[in-house]
Amino acid sequence: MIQVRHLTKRYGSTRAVDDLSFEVEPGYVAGFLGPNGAGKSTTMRAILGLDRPTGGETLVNGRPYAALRRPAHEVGALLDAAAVHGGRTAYDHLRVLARSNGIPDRRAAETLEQVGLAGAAKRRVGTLSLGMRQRLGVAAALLGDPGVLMFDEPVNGLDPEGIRWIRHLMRDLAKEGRTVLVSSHLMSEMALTADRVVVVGRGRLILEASMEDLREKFKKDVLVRSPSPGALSRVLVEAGASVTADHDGALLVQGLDAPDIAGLAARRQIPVHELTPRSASLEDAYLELTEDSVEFRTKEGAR
Ligand SMILES: Nc1ncnc2c1ncn2[C@@H]1O[C@H](COP(=O)(O)OP(=O)(O)OP(=O)(O)O)[C@@H](O)[C@H]1O
Repeated sequence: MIQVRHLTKRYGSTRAVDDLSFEVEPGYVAGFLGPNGAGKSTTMRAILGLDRPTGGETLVNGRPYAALRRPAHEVGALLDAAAVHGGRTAYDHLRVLARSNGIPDRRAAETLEQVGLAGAAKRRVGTLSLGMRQRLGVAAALLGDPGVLMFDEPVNGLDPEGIRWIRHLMRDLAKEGRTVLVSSHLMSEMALTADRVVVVGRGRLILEASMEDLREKFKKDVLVRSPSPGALSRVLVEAGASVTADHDGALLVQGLDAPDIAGLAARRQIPVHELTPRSASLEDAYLELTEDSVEFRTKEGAR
């Protein structure tokens, strides 16, 4: 299990992570989603004890990374696969890692096999393609057979076959009861892999939800234009809808369909100029979540 509690990390005046809290439990794939620079890598580095937090804490199986007795057996991670260079062979690279972590040599061969690189065991790491290095990075993460796994943008550099492979691998690891956290800046990728998502923007938590709830939440809305948006918004919220103001003043209504909205507006004699049912893709939902949208409900000060 991974716990991030009020994590803050500042680099000079940059708040890379800002009071971020979330948990990932075993048994499902958790997508860690956010635009570039949202603080995903920084959070993962903190979980791995590679970055010292400015505030808050991160725990793996209930302990800070530094307090884990056999860290490679508890948590494995693929961070920046492109950064792995060198003249060692793929097999030697893993064997050296295994030895320095008290892991038997046989795991080097086993994990190479597991990631489909057995045929490249004798090739020097520097000669491997980015996709192969990505696989080697996954093998390194799996060496100690850890219960917690983190992958930072794992599909980068992989061809379609590789992408399918890594999706299956993550799902299989979760099915085996492991804790799996995988970062991406693409909702389309997470839609195919993750069971839950933790969405961050500018270092802060935007939303933590199951994929199913996210789909439900963003299933549909109705775009409504009215010269009296405040009055209409109040009526719709009273009727149980959730109402958001669009950037150009239109109301985006969820929880009521277009005929209901038209009926309510007519009964209160509120003019309506446009009524357009819309279905949002998950990608749209994600973009909407991560832009600075203002929620606008009557209680909270609609005009
Ligand atoms: N070592 C560092 N020194 C200074 N600033 C940093 C450092 N590492 C990260 N940052 C800054 O912290 C912020 C968060 O970066 P981070 O890499 O964690 O985001 P990310 O969500 O992983 O994005 P990406 O998908 O682009 O990797 C960015 O503004 C980044 O420039």
